[in-house]
Amino acid sequence: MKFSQRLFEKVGDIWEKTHQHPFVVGLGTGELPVESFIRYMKQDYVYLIDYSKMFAYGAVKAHEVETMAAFAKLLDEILHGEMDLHRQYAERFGITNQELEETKPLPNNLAYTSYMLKVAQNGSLEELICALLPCMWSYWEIGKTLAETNPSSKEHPLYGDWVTMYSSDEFGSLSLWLIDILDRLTNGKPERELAILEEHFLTTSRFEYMFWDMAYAGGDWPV
Ligand SMILES: Cc1ncc(C[n+]2csc(CCO)c2C)c(N)n1
Repeated sequence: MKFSQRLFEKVGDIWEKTHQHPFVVGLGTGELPVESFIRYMKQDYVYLIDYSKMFAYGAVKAHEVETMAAFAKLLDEILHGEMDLHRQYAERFGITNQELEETKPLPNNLAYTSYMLKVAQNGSLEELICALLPCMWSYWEIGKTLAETNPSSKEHPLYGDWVTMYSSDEFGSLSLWLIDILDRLTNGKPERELAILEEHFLTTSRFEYMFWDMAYAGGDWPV
């Protein structure tokens, strides 16, 4: 079995619960409260600033020039492509770029990015990929499912652009590219090392779920 298949099976229940999360369901039906979406956009913007650095670390840790170049390209695409979606949404809500950038991360957000960056700084390329992959792969699964189960969700006046971006084939091919690298790097690795990689994938899959919870309901510091 390919290692990516093992990972997919490991987090099956978590990703299934993600598809049923009221935030995700609300994106599809269009019934998501706007205040939750605004909180999501602002939190996600600062998340993406840290997340994009994972690709800078990826370029440092890559073993081949081609992989370095792909990581560098992705870093640029997140900063100028994906974050543009957020800036455009923010403009519609009258939120300035400065306000977006100054968003204070809520505890779950901070814990999630801190964990990923710790793995990127201290771990191998395989560990880095396992920590960042649920972000990419789970969004592709969500985008595809939303576009299939609610075909009109792409036309929704507010959430349509979000569904269109994340259900695109481009996002699918990004996930497939990383999955392929991971499967090659893990081929023949001892179980002891695979277990560590699996743990990173499980942890960030859980953080992804918690991010939806936080976006939906808030979740500020208790004191
Ligand atoms: C919390 C959170 N998790 C995943 C994504 C999705 N995402 C972030 S970067 C990237 C790949 C390259 O652009 C994808 C799919 C997000 N926006 N926010």
